Amino acid sequence: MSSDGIVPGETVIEAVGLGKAYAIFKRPQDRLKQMLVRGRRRYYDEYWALRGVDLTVRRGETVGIIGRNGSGKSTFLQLVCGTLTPTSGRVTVNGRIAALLELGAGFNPEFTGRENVYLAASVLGLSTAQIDERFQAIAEFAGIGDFIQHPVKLYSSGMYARLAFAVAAHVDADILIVDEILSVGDAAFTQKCMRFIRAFKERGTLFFVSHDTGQVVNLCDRVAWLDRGTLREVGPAKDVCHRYLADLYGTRDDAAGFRIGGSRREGPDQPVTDARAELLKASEHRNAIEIFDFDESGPWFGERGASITGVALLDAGGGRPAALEGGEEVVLAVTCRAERDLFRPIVGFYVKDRLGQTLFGDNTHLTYQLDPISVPAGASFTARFRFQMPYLPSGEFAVTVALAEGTQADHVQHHWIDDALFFKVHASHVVRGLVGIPMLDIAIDAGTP
Ligand SMILES: Nc1ncnc2c1ncn2[C@@H]1O[C@H](COP(=O)(O)OP(=O)(O)OP(=O)(O)O)[C@@H](O)[C@H]1O
Repeated sequence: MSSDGIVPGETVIEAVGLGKAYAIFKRPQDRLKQMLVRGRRRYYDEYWALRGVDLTVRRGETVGIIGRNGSGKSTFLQLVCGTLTPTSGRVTVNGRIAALLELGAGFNPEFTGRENVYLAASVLGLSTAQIDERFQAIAEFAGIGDFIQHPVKLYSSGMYARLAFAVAAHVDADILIVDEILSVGDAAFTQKCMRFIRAFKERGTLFFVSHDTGQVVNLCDRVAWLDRGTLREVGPAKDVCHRYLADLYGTRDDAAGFRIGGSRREGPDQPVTDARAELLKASEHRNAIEIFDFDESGPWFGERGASITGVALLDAGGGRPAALEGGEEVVLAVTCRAERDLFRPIVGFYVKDRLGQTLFGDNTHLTYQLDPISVPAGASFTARFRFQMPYLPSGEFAVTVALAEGTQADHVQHHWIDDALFFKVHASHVVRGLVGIPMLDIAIDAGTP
C-alpha cells in the first residue's frame, strides 16, 4: 500500500465527473406540465445529490464512504451498482458486484425468500444448478428458519438484511458493497457478517458505508468523504476519519478540547443545575442515593480474556462516599485486568431500574475509536465515566457493566456482569417518567386580562 492508502493493481471501479441530479417540483401539477411541454420549458428546480465525483478503486482495495446524512453516499453506491443512471459523468465497473444497500437488496416483496434467493443469485450470474448447490448454505447463513418459505413482504428489516447478506455471501462477487445494512441486524448476526466481510477483504474489493468511523478505520484502506454531494477528501482511512470527526463536532483538529484518543471535554465543567437544587436538598424530596458495594457474584458471561475487578460510584473528587445525590456530578469507575494482551478494550455500563428498564448507559468506544489503546497481559486499567447523575425516582437501581474488545459492531465480550452494583434512592421529587432532568427555570407568568 502506498502512503496515500492506494493499493496498486487493476482498476475495478472508475468514476469520472460522476453526478446525479433530481428534478424537484414545487407543486404536483408542475410535474404534469413538465411532461406536456416536453423539455421546452422548465417547471422544476434541479437538485444535485452528487456532483463531479472522481474516484478510482483498484482490485483488492477496501474503501469506506463516510459523510453526514444526505451527503450522497447511497446515491454514489447506487450509481456504482447501476440501479441509478448518472446525470453527468460516468462510472465503469469491472467485475461482479453484490450490493447490500440500506433500502432493499432488490428483492421482490411478493416472492418467498426462497424464490428471491433464486432471483437475486441468477441476476448476479449464478446458474440454477449453482444456486441449487448453494441454497442450503444460503438458508443456513440467513438463519431465518421457515420464513424462507414466506413472502419477503412479511419479513422484519432484520430478516430481510439476513437474507440479503446470505445471498451476497454466496455469489462469488468480485466487489461487495455494504451500505449501513449491518445496523439492522442483531449483535450475533452482525458479528457473523463482519467475519464474512473480513474474509472477503482477502480476495475481493469492498465498498463499505457506515456511520461508525471506528469500524471504517478498522476495515478500510482508504476512505472517501462525501460532503453535500461532492467528494471532499480521499485518503488513508484514519486521517480522513479524523478530519471528518473534527468537522462533525464543529471543531478544528487542533482546537482545544478535541483530542481524539483521549477524553473529549467541551464547554464549562459546571453541571447543569436545577433552579430548585438548594430547595430540593433542604426538603423531604432530597434525592439521596445510598450506594452498595460491588457484587462480583452477579450473573456474568464472557470469554474472560479480561475481567472486571471493581465497580464504584464516586463523588466528583474521586472520593467514595456512602451516599450521593441526584443532580450531582459523579464518577463511575470500572476497574479491569487484562488476562491476555488486549487491543481496543471497550468498557461500558447501563443503569437499570427495579423493573429492568434501562435508564441510561454509555461506553468508551467513541472516545478511543480512532486511537485504539492496547493493554498488556497482567495489567490493570480503570475506565472512568464522569457525568451528572439525573434525578431518579425513589427505589432500587442496578448497574450492569461490561468489558469487551473490538468495535461497537464487531467485538468479543470478555466480561459482562449484570447487577454489579446496586444503589437505592430514598426520596425524590420525580413522580412521572423514568428519570428527572434538571429544570433550569420554572415560572408562572402573570396572565394578561
Ligand atoms: N429520489 C430522490 N429525489 C430527490 N432527492 C433525492 C432522491 N434521492 C435522494 N435524494 C436527495 O439526495 C441527497 C443525497 O441522498 P443520499 O441518500 O445519497 O444520502 P446519504 O449520504 O446516503 O444519506 P444517509 O446517511 O442519510 O443515508 C439527499 O439530500 C436526498 O434527500
